[in-house]
Amino acid sequence: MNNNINILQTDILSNNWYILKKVTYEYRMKDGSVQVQQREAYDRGNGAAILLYNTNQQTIILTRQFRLPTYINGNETGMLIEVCAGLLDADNPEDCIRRETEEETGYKVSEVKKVYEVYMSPGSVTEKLYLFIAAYEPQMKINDGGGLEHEQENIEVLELPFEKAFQMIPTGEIQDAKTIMLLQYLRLNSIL
Ligand SMILES: Nc1nc2c(ncn2[C@@H]2O[C@H](COP(=O)(O)OP(=O)(O)O[C@H]3O[C@H](CO)[C@@H](O)[C@H](O)[C@@H]3O)[C@@H](O)[C@H]2O)c(=O)[nH]1
Ligand SMILES: [Mg+2]
Repeated sequence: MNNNINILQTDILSNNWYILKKVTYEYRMKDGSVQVQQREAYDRGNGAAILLYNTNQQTIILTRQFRLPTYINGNETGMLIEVCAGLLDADNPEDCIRRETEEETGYKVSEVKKVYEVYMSPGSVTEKLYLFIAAYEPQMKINDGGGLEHEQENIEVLELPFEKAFQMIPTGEIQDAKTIMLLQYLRLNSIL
């Protein structure tokens, strides 16, 4: 609750796949005066993402898929390397990430650890992302992954040496924020 904010009106500008809102609100300034402001917010719910790692092999699991928003903003192929991720839908973050891990990577992991909760684009997108890590072993692989066919997901699963992936940040081959944060988490905490 913030006593300096008073929501006056919420208009739905688009309600197609997700919801684009225009919110009109009063904002009380430090000097006590009140301004009326309007901001748009894209509400696609919250999400979860996970970096799978194997300490014996010094490897990690990433995904590669076409991401339209990056394609229309300068990413020539539109293909993006990312940690496995998905939208929460009705799930809690942990259930969501276990489900997404199975669907997208094919691994059924046992322990998952939440390491961060982050807003990725706080000026325009409502989404909060829950970031996880989990150890994986080759025998945890129960299917090929790749995502759900009826959702038109064509997700490639990548198993990479951690060092190689870490070097792909400065070269620009990895440009996804949640992926960079989780790779750095493993390094900062001496996990790999
Ligand atoms: N038809 C249609 N499908 C859509 C649209 N927007 C998204 N989808 C589909 O909805 C599905 C959502 O898949 P998830 O795996 O649940 O989500 P995600 O797209 O991977 O999102 C994850 O990564 C995002 C990008 O970093 C995160 O923003 C998000 O929180 C989550 O972690 C995908 O198949 C995607 O193509 C749309 O406008 N139209
Ligand atoms: Mg996904």
